[in-house]
Amino acid sequence: MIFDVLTLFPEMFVSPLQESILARAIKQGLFEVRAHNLRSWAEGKHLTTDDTPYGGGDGMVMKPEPIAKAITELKQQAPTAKVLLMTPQGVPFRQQHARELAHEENLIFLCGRYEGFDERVRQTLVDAEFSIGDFVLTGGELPAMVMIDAICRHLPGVLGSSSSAETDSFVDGLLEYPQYTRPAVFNGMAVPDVLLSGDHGRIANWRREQQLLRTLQRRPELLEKVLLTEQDEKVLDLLRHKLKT
Ligand SMILES: CC(C)(C)c1cccc(C(=O)NCC2(NC(=O)c3cccc4nocc34)CCCC2)c1
Repeated sequence: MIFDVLTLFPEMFVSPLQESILARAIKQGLFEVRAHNLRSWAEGKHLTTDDTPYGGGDGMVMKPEPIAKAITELKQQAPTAKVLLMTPQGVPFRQQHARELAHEENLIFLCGRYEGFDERVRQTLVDAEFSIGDFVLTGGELPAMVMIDAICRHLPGVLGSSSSAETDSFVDGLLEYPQYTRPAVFNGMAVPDVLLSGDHGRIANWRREQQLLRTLQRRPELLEKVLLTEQDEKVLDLLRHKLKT
């Protein structure tokens, strides 16, 4: 997989990829991230990439030409590449998108700055638009890095042989159960006995129940999207009843 990123700040894609499993996966050649400065395709004496908005208003808009030139050049090398626009107006990015996008050979991320893109960029050059959340940011670079992180976990070999993105404890769509490690008592707070019992069946049930409880309490809307067993439904009914009392 090759991730190409078109940005005014290519440096932002250096250090996050020099750490941990992402760095190792890159070293192993499992994927590659190539950040390109949009200014390389800009024209004129000042290599302008932005300009004032037609119709007036504050701020600047990213010019369409440098973006179009950059995408055209990158797609000459990779005609099947998908162009993803990072924008607050995009589809909310979800785990399912990460799974699906990991099957692509080449993704081209377009990161916005200023007030965003000239509308003609999204009309002709873009395959999909994604947003990572409803908050105001200074640029689309961190969203692109977030998506790269989420997508590359699904690439073969990135997570190492031990675990895989599909069997992630996080990926059953429920929130995680509480985690504990040594010491057994910390600041007077003990680890739940069940976890010290060695009874793996009981531990698995307790963990599933904690996931259901935590999801019910904090993100009940996630429960609609999760495949629940009969046992899960029974536990949930009990928990709903308990939470009411
Ligand atoms: C209603 C709300 C969502 C709060 C809103 C309304 C209007 C503008 C903005 C805003 O943040 N504009 C600034 C820019 N933002 C993003 O690029 C961006 C932001 C958030 C998630 C993202 N996922 O991908 C790219 C993302 C756009 C151009 C420079 C950065 C946000």
